[in-house]
Amino acid sequence: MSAASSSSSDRCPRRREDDDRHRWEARYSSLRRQYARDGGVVYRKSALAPDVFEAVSNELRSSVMSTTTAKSNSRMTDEGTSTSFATLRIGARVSREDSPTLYDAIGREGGGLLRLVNAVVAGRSDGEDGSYHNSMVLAPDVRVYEKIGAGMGWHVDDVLYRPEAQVEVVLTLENTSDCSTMWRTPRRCDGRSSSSSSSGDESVVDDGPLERRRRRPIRWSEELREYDVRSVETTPNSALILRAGGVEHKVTPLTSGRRTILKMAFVRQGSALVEDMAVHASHHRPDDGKKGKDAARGSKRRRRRSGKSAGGSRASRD
Ligand SMILES: O=C(O)CCC(=O)C(=O)O
Ligand SMILES: [Fe+2]
Repeated sequence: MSAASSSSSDRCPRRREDDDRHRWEARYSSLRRQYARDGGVVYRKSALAPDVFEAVSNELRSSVMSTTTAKSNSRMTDEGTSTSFATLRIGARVSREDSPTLYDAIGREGGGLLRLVNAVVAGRSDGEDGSYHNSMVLAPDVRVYEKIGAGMGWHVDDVLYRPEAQVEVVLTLENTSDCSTMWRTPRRCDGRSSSSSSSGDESVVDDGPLERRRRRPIRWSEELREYDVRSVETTPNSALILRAGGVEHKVTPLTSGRRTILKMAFVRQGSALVEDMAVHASHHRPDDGKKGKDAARGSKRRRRRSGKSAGGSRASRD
């Protein structure tokens, strides 16, 4: 019987493709389970193939981040501290010309970020119906935490698309900082953790007890009673995948070093832009140059008016 099945697979390229896809999806099944269990968040080391990551980093270094310090780079602009949950962070849009390899990785079916998102979130990697796609991908931005105090308070990313919220991806480019990215989920009433830190997957975050890792005196006791709090100092080429509108997360204020990330988002097939989010989303259209700046100004005005999101939870498309 095995001889018969292997010979039909050998003869049928379509079947080999299916086998390959199933193997690939199986590799990500534990991340997929973790994403579902933790309410739409997962952290993955080695998101891109090393050569792809290297190429993206080099392209960005010679374009968007072309000066030695982000501070003196004219393309990097401050994210308004009064209107954003990011504090003292600077950023710039990445166009296709800046990094063709990145745009390829966003869209490529064979091993890129789109495939990772589809395997983890949609449970399949082939771009078929019901998966995430790149035709509406929100443009990647470079964001730099470099100034002392740069960070983000607890927030939930804005939902821009419905019925399925977009999936945000934070790809770390470099990190010599002492920033920790944290996320928290409310503890269940029985006091048991809603998520386990020992699933056996090497990419699962478990950086040890927060008390031990803490560098500054912050009172955690209450927070740890009410929430499962996870924390990680993100490594280069890691991806934090987050469903917008889902889990609260933050970045602790920088006291040394520098952390540079790429932020982008993927939209599920069949989902549409939430009407009053149009201005906000247009800020993130790929390759939009001047349009992006105008839209960003509109976005700031909108956020100044709206303040906190419904339900009291801070929302952000930062
Ligand atoms: O820098 C990070 O790790 C998270 C960034 C973030 O949450 C955001 O930009 O909304
Ligand atoms: Fe966020």
